[in-house]
Amino acid sequence: MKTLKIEPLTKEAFAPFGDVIESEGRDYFMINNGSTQRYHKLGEVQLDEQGQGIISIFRAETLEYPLQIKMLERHPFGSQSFIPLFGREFLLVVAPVGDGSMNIDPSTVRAFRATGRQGVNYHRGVWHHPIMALHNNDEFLVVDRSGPGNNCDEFFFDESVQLTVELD
Ligand SMILES: NC(=O)N[C@@H](O)C(=O)O
Ligand code: NI
Repeated sequence: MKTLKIEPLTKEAFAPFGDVIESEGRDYFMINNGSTQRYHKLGEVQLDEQGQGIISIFRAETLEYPLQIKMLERHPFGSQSFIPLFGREFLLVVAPVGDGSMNIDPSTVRAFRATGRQGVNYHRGVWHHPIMALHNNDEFLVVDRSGPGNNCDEFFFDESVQLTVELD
């Protein structure tokens, strides 16, 4: 059994998986007659030709920890962003796109903890665990892709692969 180390979420550490949506430490320019700071293009909505960008809210229950990571999913046709609406921390478990096949090397799986002032934008095809709220009925603004085709592949690890996330 391998317990995943939960890393702090930073732009640099998360770069192989997508973008961190935050204002802390980021550049901005002034708009609206100097009344507003615009933290511009913190992430990009990635879509295929037939995709439409949509905005949703996910209200998520907490999961039981320690949690065994049995599966990860990916969205081949578009990115997917999660922005916490109540300013609460949440967890992420991810793996890189890899060679595009339906396979994940367990040694590449990483866990991160997002502060309540950070959101994430998973890039197209990045493997990730479904939303991992740490507070019951937490809500997230979600920007992702709607359109034809199956935009959600699920990969289940072999039972012998025991990846676990536990809260400290
Ligand atoms: N299935 C769905 O819309 N949600 C997942 O993609 C997720 O990442 O939570
Ligand atoms: Ni997803």
